[in-house]
Amino acid sequence: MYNGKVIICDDEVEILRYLSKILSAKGLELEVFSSGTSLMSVMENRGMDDVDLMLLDVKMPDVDGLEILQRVKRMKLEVPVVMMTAYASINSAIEAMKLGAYDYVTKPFPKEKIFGILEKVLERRELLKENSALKDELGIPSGATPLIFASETFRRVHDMAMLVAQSESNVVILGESGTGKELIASLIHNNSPRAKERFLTINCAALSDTLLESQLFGHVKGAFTGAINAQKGLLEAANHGTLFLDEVGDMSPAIQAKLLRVLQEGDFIPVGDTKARSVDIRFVAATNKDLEEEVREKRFREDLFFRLNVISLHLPPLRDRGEDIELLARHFLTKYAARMKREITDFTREAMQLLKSYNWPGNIRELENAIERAAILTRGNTITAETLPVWRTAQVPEPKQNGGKRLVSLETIEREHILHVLKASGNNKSRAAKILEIARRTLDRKIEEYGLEDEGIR
Ligand SMILES: Nc1ncnc2c1ncn2[C@@H]1O[C@H](COP(=O)(O)OP(=O)(O)OP(=O)(O)O)[C@@H](O)[C@H]1O
Repeated sequence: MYNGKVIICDDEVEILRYLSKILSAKGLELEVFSSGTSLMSVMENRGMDDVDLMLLDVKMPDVDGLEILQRVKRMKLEVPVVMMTAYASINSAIEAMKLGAYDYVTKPFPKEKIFGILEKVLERRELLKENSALKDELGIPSGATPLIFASETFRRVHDMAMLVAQSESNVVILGESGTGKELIASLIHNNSPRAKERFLTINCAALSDTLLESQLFGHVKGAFTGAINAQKGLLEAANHGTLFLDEVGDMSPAIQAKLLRVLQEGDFIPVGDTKARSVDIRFVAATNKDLEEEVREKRFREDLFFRLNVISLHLPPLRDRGEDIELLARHFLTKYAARMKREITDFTREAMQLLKSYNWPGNIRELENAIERAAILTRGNTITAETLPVWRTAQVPEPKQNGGKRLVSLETIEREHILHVLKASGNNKSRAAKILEIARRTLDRKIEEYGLEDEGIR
């Protein structure tokens, strides 16, 4: 039994009768129209918010199915539209898909075909509802990035973050790149007593020392060459709010010392100034380094570590939260399909299997990029395995044959070559980057992108 409402519009009474019978037997609420004109007028007057699926005949004497579909799209109605066509008008079905139809069926069709579509549609409706319920639960205004998860592992971190949010303590968030550290930091801020104040972020690894210093502390006019005007720093701008220090493990000793003063004394001196300014800031810092190891190796100040690390949260990598993969993949699909105004609503079983079995070294960011790319490459309304970038690293790629020669993609060759050079240089990444004539950062990115950590490259 299903729970939902379906609109059927067809000028053939036989079809109306057949569909009414099989769908009402499944407990669905139905609204039946025998002409396009009557459906159009209801649509314009009442909207379609309460409807879960529209089944439209392509060919009708007055207003045909394609015109109705176009109107649905122009009115930006969310309802999925499935076209029913006779075999002879298969071209119109293709046209309908281009116009954004959810799917099409060729008459005569078995009832299982319609039930299959219905299941997907209703599942999608549940997912959308679930997402918006999550948003409400987390107090995230729609538009902000919702936090999606189903796993117990992540729920524990989430609950801890919500608890920590209430306190004034500084927090360190640990976790691999792309695991959602910044998202958790903003969750902490949004649920803290400082929620009405600003949440500012700075990436300590992306800036040179001088730039990081002036961005954080600000500078007075003439403090250094090029400082034509005085500039407020982030510390001043984030006063009373939260400052998120991303990649804090990459901060130089000089800046670490200056930051320590802010944490200890509650004040700072802008570059080139003499007068200290007091601030009240909650710090949330993140790193994908092992900060304790950095302290042991004397690369990170112990006193600063203790000041920042009052509470630490560890975000698990995506490969340890298998239950979240499907939910996240569907969430990103909904996001990118909507952004591209495409009706891509599902994954083939093989594609979903592939997503679940890959180990996601780049975590959620990598998954999000993979889904965005697949949505661009997909022609129909279902994501297939071939459109997923992880396809190439999977165990099962079918090499294309051409006259007996094995043809592989350029990416496969690049991956193999990088691996070869890395191994040949004894896993020395700087040397490998020189041999490959690429920047060290580029090499790191490619190692991550191609999942070479799995091949013993660290
Ligand atoms: N649970 C989640 N639900 C939905 N989106 C998520 C979730 N976790 C992460 N994301 C998305 O994944 C991307 C990476 O997340 P984020 O930037 O927070 O990771 P990070 O750990 O701070 O990465 P880095 O260490 O590289 O800075 C973002 O686009 C974020 O919106």
